[in-house]
Amino acid sequence: MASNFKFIPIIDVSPLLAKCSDPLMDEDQGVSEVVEQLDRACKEAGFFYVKGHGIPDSLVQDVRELSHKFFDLPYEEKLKIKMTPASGYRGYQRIGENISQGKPDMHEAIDCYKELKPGSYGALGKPLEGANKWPDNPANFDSVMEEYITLLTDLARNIMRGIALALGASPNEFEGEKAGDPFWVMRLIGYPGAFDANGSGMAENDIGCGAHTDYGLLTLVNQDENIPALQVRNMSGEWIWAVPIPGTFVCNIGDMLKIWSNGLYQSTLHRVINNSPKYRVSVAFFYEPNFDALIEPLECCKQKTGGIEKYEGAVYGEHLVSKVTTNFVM
Ligand SMILES: N=C(N)NCCCC[C@H](N)C(=O)O
Ligand SMILES: O=C(O)CCC(=O)C(=O)O
Ligand SMILES: [Fe+2]
Repeated sequence: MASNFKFIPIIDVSPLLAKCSDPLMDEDQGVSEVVEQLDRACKEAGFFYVKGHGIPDSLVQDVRELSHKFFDLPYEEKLKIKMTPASGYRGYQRIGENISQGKPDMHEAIDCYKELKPGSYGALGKPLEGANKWPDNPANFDSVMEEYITLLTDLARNIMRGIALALGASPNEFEGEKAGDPFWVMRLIGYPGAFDANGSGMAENDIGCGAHTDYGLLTLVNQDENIPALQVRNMSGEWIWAVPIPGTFVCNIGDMLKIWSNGLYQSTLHRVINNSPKYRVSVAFFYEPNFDALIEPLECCKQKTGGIEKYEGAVYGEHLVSKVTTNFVM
C-alpha cells in the first residue's frame, strides 16, 4: 500500500542484473538485497530510481538530444509525422492535443508502439495497427531509438524478474503468456519552459501532464538534468518531486502490475509541471504485458492480501486501447 513517503528511494540493480540468467538467482545474497529494496519501494511509493542499470550514458543522452532537436524544428516539419487514428496513433502530437483529467496538457510528443502486424490480435489490436513514424530529420533518429528500445526492454524484463521474486513468485512468473512477448510504448515528450506571463518575474506554467497512472507494468523515465518537473502523489495528497538524478531512470508501477499484485503494489498518481524557463525533454519507456494478456491477481498475492480479489480481471490491450482512443482531441 502506498504510504506517506517523502522521498523516492534509489536502488542499485547491478547485483540483480549480474545474476538474472542464473537459475539459482533467488539464493544469491546480492539479489535478495535488491529484491528487498524493490519490495519496499513498490509497496511504499510505487516509484524508485534505478541505478547500476548498465545502459550507456552516451545513448541515454543521445536519445534526449535527438528529441530536443526534433522539437526545435518548425511546426510544418514536425507535422510530416503527424499522429492520427489512421496511423495507429503513432507519430507527432502538438501541444494541447493530449488530454489528462479533461484538460489539455502543455506538452508535445512523439508516440511509438511495438509494431502490430495487421490482424495479429483481431479487433483488439486494430486501433493501434501501423508502423512507427520516425522523422528523417535529425539523421539517425530511428536507429538510435531502436537500439534504446532493445536495451530498455531487456532492462525492464530483468527488473520484473526481481519484482516477481519480491511478490513471492518464481523469477519467471511474468514470462510466457503474461509478459514473455512484452508490448512496449515509448513517448518522447517536450515541455515548453514557463514564461513570465504577468511581468512579475515569477513564471508559472500550466500543467505539462495532468495527474495519471501508467497503464502497463513498469515505466522507465529518462529526464533532462537540472529541471525538476515530475511529481508523485503520496497517501496524504502531497506532491513529492522526482528530481532528475544523473545516471538513473525513474521507474514506476503501472495499472496491470497493480492488478497482478492484488494491490500490494499500487500504480501511483503522478504529474508534470515545468516551471523552469528551459524547455524540458523526457523520454518515457513503458514495458507492458503481452498485448492480449488476461490480468488477474496472482494466487500468491491474493494470499498475502486477505484472500479476496480486489480488482476485476482486465485484458491489457483493451485497457491500453481505451486510454489511447480517449487521450486526444484531434
Ligand atoms: N502511457 C502513458 N502512461 N501515457 C501517459 C500519457 C499522459 C496521460 C494521459 N493523458 C492520461 O490521462 O492517461
Ligand atoms: O515527463 C515525465 O517526467 C513523465 C511523463 C509521464 O508520466 C508519462 O508520459 O506517462
Ligand atoms: Fe506517466
